[in-house]
Amino acid sequence: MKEKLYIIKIGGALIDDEELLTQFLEQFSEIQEKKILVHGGGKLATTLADKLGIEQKMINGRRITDKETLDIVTMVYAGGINKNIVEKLQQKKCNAIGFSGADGNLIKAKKREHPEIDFGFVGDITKKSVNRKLVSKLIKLDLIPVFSAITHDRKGNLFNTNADTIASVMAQAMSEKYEVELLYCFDKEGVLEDVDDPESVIRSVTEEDFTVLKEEGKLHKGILPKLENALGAIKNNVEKVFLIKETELKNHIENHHAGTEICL
Ligand SMILES: Nc1ncnc2c1ncn2[C@@H]1O[C@H](COP(=O)(O)OP(=O)(O)O)[C@@H](O)[C@H]1O
Ligand SMILES: CC(=O)N[C@@H](CCC(=O)OP(=O)(O)O)C(=O)O
Repeated sequence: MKEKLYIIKIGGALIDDEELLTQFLEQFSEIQEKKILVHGGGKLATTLADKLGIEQKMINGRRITDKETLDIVTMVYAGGINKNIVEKLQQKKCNAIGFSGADGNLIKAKKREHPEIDFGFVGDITKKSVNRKLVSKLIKLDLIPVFSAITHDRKGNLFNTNADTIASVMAQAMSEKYEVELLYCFDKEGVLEDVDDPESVIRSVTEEDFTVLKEEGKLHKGILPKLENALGAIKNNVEKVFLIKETELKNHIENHHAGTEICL
């Protein structure tokens, strides 16, 4: 039987809230099984870019990343946010170790090619991009890898890669050896029928449901790439995938159901 591995992704809103982040990391540190944390931080990068007067543009949930923006996101994701999370976990006696995809050649990417749009330094990844041998070794040593949204091509380029995609692809790659449960933790209770009504959680979402919800105009902005990545994971042998509220992590781990389950 395969050993259980949690791959947990956190994003912008949580990272911006020091108290909420500390509470979340306390719940994360209590998980007894093997675990990996993947974080974004898009909101903080946008705030810093605004302060520096560097205009930001998102297309299909991806940030157009020119050289100046790449410098910002590298500092923000692989620098400040990553080290802050690692230190908070160390405080909880959780032996976290922070990485970008360039460290140990852990995640290799290819520049995103698009016929009309130049995304700049945006990297696309597949499950072959993940150095799963090294990731396995790290978790066997009882280290807790913490991944930022920075990848590389081993040809001198760093890339900005959507953190939801990194979590999905990491989960797919690690599913060959582990029974992976992928958890997208965010600021809503799950996928909501009505985004303004926290009681309207949809308990399970399939690809068909996704298409219908999209057509009905019930999904906007960040939830779209999140669901695409979540569906990509469940279709590629990841055992379980959920979208849950950040504050529900402990409840989910103990009771095995909070938020929305992504189903085949
Ligand atoms: N139907 C929906 N259910 C839940 N969230 C939704 C829905 N439609 C739009 N959203 C938005 O998607 C957001 C989550 O995406 P995003 O902000 O990118 O998260 P993160 O930064 O954590 O990756 C929610 O905060 C919410 O505003
Ligand atoms: C290419 C691309 O768009 N990368 C994302 C990476 C950060 C991210 O995914 O942050 P959240 O999870 O907080 O949204 C960005 O720069 O916004």
